[in-house]
Amino acid sequence: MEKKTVTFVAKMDEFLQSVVSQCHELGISQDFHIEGRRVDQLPYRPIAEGSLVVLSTKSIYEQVEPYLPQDSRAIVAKRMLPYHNLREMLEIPRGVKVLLVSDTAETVDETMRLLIASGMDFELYPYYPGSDYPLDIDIAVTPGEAEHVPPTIRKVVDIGFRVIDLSTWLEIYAHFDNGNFQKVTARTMQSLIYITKQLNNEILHARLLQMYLEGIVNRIEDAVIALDEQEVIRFINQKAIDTLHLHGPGVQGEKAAVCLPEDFMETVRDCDENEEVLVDWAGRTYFFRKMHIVMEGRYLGSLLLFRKAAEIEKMEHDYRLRLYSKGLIAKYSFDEIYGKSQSFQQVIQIAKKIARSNSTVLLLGETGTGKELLAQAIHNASPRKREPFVGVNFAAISESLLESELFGYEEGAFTGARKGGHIGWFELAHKGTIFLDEIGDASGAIQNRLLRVLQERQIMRVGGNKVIPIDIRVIAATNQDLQQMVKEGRFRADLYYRLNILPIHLPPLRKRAEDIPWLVDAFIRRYCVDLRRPPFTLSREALNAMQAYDWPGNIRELENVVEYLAHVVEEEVYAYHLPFLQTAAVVPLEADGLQYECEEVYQAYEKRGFLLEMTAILQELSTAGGGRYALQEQLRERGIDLTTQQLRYRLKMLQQDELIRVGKGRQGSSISSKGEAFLAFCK
Ligand SMILES: Nc1ncnc2c1ncn2[C@@H]1O[C@H](COP(=O)(O)OP(=O)(O)OP(=O)(O)O)[C@@H](O)[C@H]1O
Repeated sequence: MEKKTVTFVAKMDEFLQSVVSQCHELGISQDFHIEGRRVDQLPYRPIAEGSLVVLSTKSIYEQVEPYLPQDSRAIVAKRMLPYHNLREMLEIPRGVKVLLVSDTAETVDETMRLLIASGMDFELYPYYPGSDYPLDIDIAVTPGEAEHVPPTIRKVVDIGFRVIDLSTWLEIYAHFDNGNFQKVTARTMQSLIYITKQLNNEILHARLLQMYLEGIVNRIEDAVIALDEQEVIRFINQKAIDTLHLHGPGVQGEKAAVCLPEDFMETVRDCDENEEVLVDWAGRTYFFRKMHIVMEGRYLGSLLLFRKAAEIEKMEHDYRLRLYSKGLIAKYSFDEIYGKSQSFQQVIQIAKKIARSNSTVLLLGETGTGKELLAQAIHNASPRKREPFVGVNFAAISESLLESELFGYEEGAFTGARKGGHIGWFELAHKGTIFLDEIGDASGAIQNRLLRVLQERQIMRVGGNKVIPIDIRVIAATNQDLQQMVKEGRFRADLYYRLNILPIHLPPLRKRAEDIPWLVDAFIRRYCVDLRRPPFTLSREALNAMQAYDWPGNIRELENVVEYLAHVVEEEVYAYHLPFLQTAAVVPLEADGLQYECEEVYQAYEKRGFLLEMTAILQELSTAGGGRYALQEQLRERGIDLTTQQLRYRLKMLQQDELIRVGKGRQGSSISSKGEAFLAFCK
């Protein structure tokens, strides 16, 4: 049986080519003889008699009508999107302005309706040659009409020619009342359903993905804004809207410069990629970070992350509190290490530089020179400052416990091992710093294990067989001469070299006596605040004695002395107050400045015949104190009759000799510690 003819007529070859391939794809060319004609070919390539004519669009009907054979019928094809470039189309961000380009107003209109019907929710603007369009559009979508895309457009998504849809095929079959109708319909349907399902899945998938992403980004604590390369806001989360007091998500799709605060935009432009800066906007401080979004080497825009500094500080505070409760915190920073001498300042400068590196540090110095303090400051100035600081003192823990404490143990590793095992100090220090104090006291067995940890940066728990990698910075300290110990075979040479990468020598206090006044002052302030008492000062003799002393316990000893003085001294410290002079008698009594001074004052008063009166005044003040008139009265009772003028003169002398303090106004006078010492001397 001769096949029925279907003639497709269009303006462009491309439509005819796409129809032919669709006919093959759907098996339609097996049932019909398919012909194609361009409108301009009709005068010399006539349409076959009895053929069904299918027009690509209604607008060509008038041009085609004169060439229609008598018995032929013409129908207009209904079209659908081919979705060849579906992926590319889905990659266009939601809410972006898109120019829809085709050859005529009619095809633009049809394609537009098809796009909207399939759920593509771009902001579509129609364009066909000769029409106007907004100039701020960068992306165009076209159904196979790329040649009409205006030159200002940067990106073109060609979705291909619209194909003929199911209802048109049905109409064709119905026209010829073809017996294969059922079969072909089923085949066509199958193919169309497949395409539609694919499309739905893609759209659904993209939507879900977008929803997930929005959900996640809205839940994160940072404010997030994504800008494209034109600084158009592509995404903004709720936190950013709240932080910048914006009106709502409506700013999405808007130019950032128009709707974001000016000072914010200045930061965006000034900030380098991946740089974290502290900025002030509207009287508040924020942490701000900018990252570039680059995909397959192409710059797509930038991601802005920011947050109130106060929030971060609170978070850090909470975190540190948690670490603190576990005792894994370094309290001290460089600001709390006192010392102005050149030798000490050099140490601090080196330590500050070393803090930034990740290398092992060895702190060497006598006891009490501040090795632990410095280790903590180094940790707190290092990139690991937010991670744990774990201190291990090799002299303070028994050998039997040390191994399991350092490396942890597995359940059942030994009798008494805790159920579930136990995490060791090395594991606790992961990501942070471990401070190995008094390393010179580590036994040979422990030295062996330490060496392995330092070499391999991994540990194995006692009784375990699993290797646990650890990322730690090691700071070791000792007051022993490790080099000598190596020579004597008491310390492993290879461990010594592993530790002695960045050695820091802390000078003993006696070698930086010029720091003493300064340290004393700092400690006085600290303890007076702690004890809620007024500050006190040091007499010249007391300070001299302190600087002459050799401080075997170094700063720890000095700190202890000041703490003691803060408890026992009122206003001024005299040499005889100093505990190390009293107990060790390091400075002979004759050389004691106070003793000598008392002697001098005693002789001067005696020479002038004041001695009796002066000691009486001091005795009265040591028991009662008080105003001048009361004092005059008390002295009179003792048989010492002084005029007001005489008493005033004597009080002035006593004050000059630092034996009494004269209060302001009616407060009266009181005996000083030196005055007490003088009384004791007289006795
Ligand atoms: N430069 C300093 N400024 C302020 N305080 C200091 C300084 N050096 C040490 N200290 C104080 O002295 C005491 C001892 O310091 P630290 O424990 O760090 O010394 P150490 O060298 O580790 O001693 P040891 O070898 O006995 O363990 C601490 O209370 C510390 O606060």
